Formats: sequence, structure tokens, C-alpha cells
Amino acid sequence: GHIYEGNLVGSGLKIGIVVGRFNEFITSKLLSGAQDALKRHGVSEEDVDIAWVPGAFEIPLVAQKMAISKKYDAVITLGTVIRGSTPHFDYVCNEVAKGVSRINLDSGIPVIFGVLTTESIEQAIERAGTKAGNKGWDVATGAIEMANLLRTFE
Ligand SMILES: O=c1[nH]c(NC[C@H](O)[C@H](O)[C@H](O)CO)c([N+](=O)[O-])c(=O)[nH]1
Repeated sequence: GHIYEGNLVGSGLKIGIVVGRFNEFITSKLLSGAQDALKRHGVSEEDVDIAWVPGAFEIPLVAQKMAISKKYDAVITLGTVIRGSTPHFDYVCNEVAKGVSRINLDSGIPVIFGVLTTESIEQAIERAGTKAGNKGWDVATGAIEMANLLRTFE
């Protein structure tokens, strides 16, 4: 039988990025990690569009707009929700996760979930370019892999 898998060759792919401004100290690092990964895998900067939204709660709506525009091979979502400072932490996280996962199925476009949900600021910093790596890099390579994988099914 056939093994389907997407390679990490990004050249020619069009990528949309939705990033939340809330906790911008962290989300800006996630964004640069994603941009670095896209560039290092051959995605040209002119093929990357970036939309800034107020916070994670607004990510799904703009991610949906990008996905249904059919202008992108994949959409990356970036945000940071920290329980310590979020009164409705579980609600915000669940709604954003549910919203993003639904867009994948409704649009058929890979929309990668890159919203950090952590207990503390320290944990967020660890995942935004320090000892636990950069989640932005990880979701960017995931976007390239999924875009290429889905092309094999067309
Ligand atoms: O992205 C975040 N948005 C947060 N709230 C804003 C929310 O995403 C919406 O922007 C806001 O509710 C307006 O709709 C956060 N907290 O509340 O702490 C958070 O930690 N992260």
C-alpha cells in the first residue's frame, strides 16, 4: 500500500499567519520563529501574509477568512493564553481550539494550532524560543508538511 506523507519543501507555498497581540512579548517571538522556519524551508516572504488580532479569542474568525479565501495552502495561528492572568482561561482556550479545529474540516485547508496555553509566563517563555524551543517554528513546519501532504490527495 501507499505511504502518504508531506515533505518540508516550502518553495511555492502561500501561507497565512494569524497572530494575537495579547501577550505580544511572547507572541512576537512565536511569529519570528514561524517566519524563520518558513524562510529556512524555502517559503518566500512575498508568499506570507500576517494578520494581527487583539487576542486569541479573535483568531478563529480571521483564520476562517484566510482559509475560505483559497489564497493560502495553509494557515498558521499564533497566540498565548496564560492561566495565571486569564479569568476565563479554560473557556478562551476551549473556544479557540474548537474554532481552529472546525475551520480545518469546514474549509479543507490546514489551519495549524499554535496557541500556547500555559500555567505561567515562565512556561510561555520556555516555548517561545528558550529551553523548550519555539512553538512558532514547530507550527510553521507543520503547515508546510500538511500543505504538501494534502497536495498528494488532490
Ligand atoms: O490571547 C489572549 N487573549 C486574552 N484575552 C483577550 C481575548 O483573547 C479577546 O481578545 C478579548 O476577550 C476581546 O474579545 C488573554 N487573557 O484574557 O488573559 C490571554 O491570556 N491571551
